[in-house]
Amino acid sequence: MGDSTLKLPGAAAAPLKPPAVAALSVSSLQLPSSAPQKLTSAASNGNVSGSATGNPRNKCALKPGYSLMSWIRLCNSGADLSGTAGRVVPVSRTELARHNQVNDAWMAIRGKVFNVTRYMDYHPGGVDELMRGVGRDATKLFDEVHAWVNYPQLLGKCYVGPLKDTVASKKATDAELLRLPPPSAPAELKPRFDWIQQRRELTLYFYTRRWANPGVLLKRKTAEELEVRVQLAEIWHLYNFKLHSGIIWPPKALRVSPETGKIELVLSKQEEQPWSSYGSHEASKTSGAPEEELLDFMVQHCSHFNHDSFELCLESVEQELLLHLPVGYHLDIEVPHNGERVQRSYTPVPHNCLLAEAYSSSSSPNSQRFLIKHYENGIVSSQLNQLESGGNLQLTLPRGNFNLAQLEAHRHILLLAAGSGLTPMLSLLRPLLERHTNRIERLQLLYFNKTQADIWWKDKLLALQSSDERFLCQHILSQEVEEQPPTPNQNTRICPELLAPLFEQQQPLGERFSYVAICGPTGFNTAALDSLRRLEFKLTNVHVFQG
Ligand code: HEM
Repeated sequence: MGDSTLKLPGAAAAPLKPPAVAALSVSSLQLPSSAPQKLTSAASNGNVSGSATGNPRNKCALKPGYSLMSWIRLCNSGADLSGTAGRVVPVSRTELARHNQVNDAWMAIRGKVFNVTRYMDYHPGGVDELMRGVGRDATKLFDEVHAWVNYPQLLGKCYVGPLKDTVASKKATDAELLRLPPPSAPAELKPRFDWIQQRRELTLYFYTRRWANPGVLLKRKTAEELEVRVQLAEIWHLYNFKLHSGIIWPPKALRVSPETGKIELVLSKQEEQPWSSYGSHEASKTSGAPEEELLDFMVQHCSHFNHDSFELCLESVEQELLLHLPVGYHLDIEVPHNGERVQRSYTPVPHNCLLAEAYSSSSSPNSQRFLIKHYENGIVSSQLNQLESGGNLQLTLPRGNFNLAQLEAHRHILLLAAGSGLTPMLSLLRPLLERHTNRIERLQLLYFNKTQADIWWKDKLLALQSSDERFLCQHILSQEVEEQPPTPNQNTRICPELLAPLFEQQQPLGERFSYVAICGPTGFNTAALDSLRRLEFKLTNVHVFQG
């Protein structure tokens, strides 16, 4: 079913697309007709409440004919917006820096370079603001202003190519490195390494920081050589170990605690005897995700999940590789299309049942499991849907900008998900509910779908709700109402009226939701943000997941 739609209040149908859509795969860009008003006309008609930052001065009146709808039309017109005639061209930083003029403007965001020349006059923040980011890596600036904006979709047709990466030790200058660290991982945060041993085991520890939300990639190169990479936001810390003697693969355990930031890797020795030391290691650091690096995965199985979605399980081709994603991060799956490579972002779903086992012991980190909605005309999903066991695919390293540490201060958290936008939320449930400090009091998921048949993980969500009274899942269906017929004013789509009771002023301050995470198609995300803005919710306490 490729035309599943989610309607917004007073809006035309918007396609229910996977939450994290990478730029290259946008075949036709559609947004609800209400969106242009929210995005473009707030300043010009004197209604300043639609500001992304809540600061009305930032928003610009756009010239007539430069609305969001006009931009979408231009995107779908076949015009060569990237200026590369559809080719994907890797871009060096030097090359990027050359395109820093208003009539020749390129910008890199999360390792992808976009030609924003034609977007200039359509940018709701104005030309001057957009110019602040051109000719360089603008990831940090972009996130500071509006991390929730779905740039991969808006700029899909402007994609020039990946930003050629630079290894810190060899190519990147200090100035380049300084520009890159994202807000969530200060450059100075370097994991502290330690180790202990028993007769049979060697345990390696990497201490990051509370809520640093590390990711880990492990590769055994030979019996004694082990590569450990610790991901902290966009910084990768590399450790090449030459161990004292051989170890057995796979490791006995890989435990990653998002709360303490501690990584514990338990390795079994090939020979049971004390070692004089663990061996030796060399450490280095790369700044920014190694965009070019792809991991080879093989299809374990691809099976029917519900009427329009399927489950895809992938295992690493390299048998001696383990990958643990930071919470709330995704992987981009790459497939060939018309002689080019097309990527789309998907968040793997947890392997083990919710709360069934300790979060830290990942059951099978060398395989990744995805739930994917199938769009008949979707370039990526229709290819993935046809995969058979043994088929090969390439995945990027984990990507994302979710700042888990930001949630530490909040005990009442609201999750707003639509359709396949559930997947990043699933990755949050356990780390939040199992949090020891500032224990969560209320975690509520509003899950928007068209019909009952579209709901993913209904039973598991119900089971979690029964096992933990702090968690509540509410299904909101736009085309059928569960159990009882709709009352005349019942809202089945995201809007301020629907959310208002959750933020009732009468509730004591300490019991109101103080943090909101959102994930769904662009129209849903925009409407959710707009509703929160109208309810005067602090937008710095909102995260919108996107690719
Ligand atoms: C990195 C340089 C950029 C800067 C400094 C910047 C700045 C701004 C500012 C100041 C606003 C007005 C915020 C407000 O509502 O108060 C804005 C809005 C917006 N910008 Fe940008 N921008 C940048 C890049 C981009 C890019 C690359 C896109 C492309 C997708 C984009 C899309 C938008 C959209 C859609 C809005 C309206 C958001 C909303 O109302 O929620 N911006 N920008």
